[in-house]
Amino acid sequence: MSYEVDLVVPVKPLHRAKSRLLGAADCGRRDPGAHAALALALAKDTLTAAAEAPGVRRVVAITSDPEVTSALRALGVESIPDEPDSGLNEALRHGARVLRETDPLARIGALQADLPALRPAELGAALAASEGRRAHCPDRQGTGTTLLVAGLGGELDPRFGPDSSAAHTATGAFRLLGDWPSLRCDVDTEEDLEVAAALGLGRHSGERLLARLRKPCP
Ligand SMILES: Nc1nc2c(ncn2[C@@H]2O[C@H](COP(=O)(O)OP(=O)(O)OP(=O)(O)O)[C@@H](O)[C@H]2O)c(=O)[nH]1
Ligand SMILES: C=C(OP(=O)(O)O)C(=O)O
Repeated sequence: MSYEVDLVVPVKPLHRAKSRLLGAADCGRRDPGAHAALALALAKDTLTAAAEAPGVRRVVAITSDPEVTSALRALGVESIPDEPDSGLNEALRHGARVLRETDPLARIGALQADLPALRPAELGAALAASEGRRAHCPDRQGTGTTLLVAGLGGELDPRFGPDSSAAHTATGAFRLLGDWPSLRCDVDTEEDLEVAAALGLGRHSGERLLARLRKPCP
């Protein structure tokens, strides 16, 4: 059995995603196209960085949005339809089941799709620090979760949602707390976006937000 991880990454349909960031890409105009493009850019940066991380064998988005599926395919990233369509944890359980059908011994992890500053080396270091055990990485506030990884031979058993770090700890997933700011910086609000921009956004989010970042909103 290998320590390497197959990652499932949930991506909501773009028109429903990142509601707390509505208007962030266009100075409050809240254009749906600009918003969807920003949500997609965040996911593209996350998935491309994850695919390059040491210790990651496979990366699969779980999404029912055809625009996301085709944009990711163009980047060489595979997707699985979110067939349950019953929320985040069901989507992750479904993805984990599908990956385990391909390889019953696969070690499964779940990564949030909104980590646009993610550095592959930081994700790789966190996975290495898990040493094959069930573990999770809290977000920078310490309450949410950006990465959950099953122990060797174990189930993913995802408990994402409010206070998910405590919920994951309660299932035996110990807290991974290294110096990995890009892995801990999930982006839900404009303030998160500024923190991510200071760390260095990936290419897709950076391009999408360049004009905004150069010229702050009046
Ligand atoms: N496939 C799938 N992904 C989901 C679902 N719900 C949430 N996600 C994803 O899970 C992560 C966390 O989701 P949330 O915090 O609930 O939503 P969000 O889109 O990030 O932001 P808000 O709309 O501001 O709450 C994001 O990567 C979402 O795209 C779902 O039902 N299906
Ligand atoms: C769902 C979660 O994250 P967020 O709402 O911050 O995206 C979580 O941290 O479990």
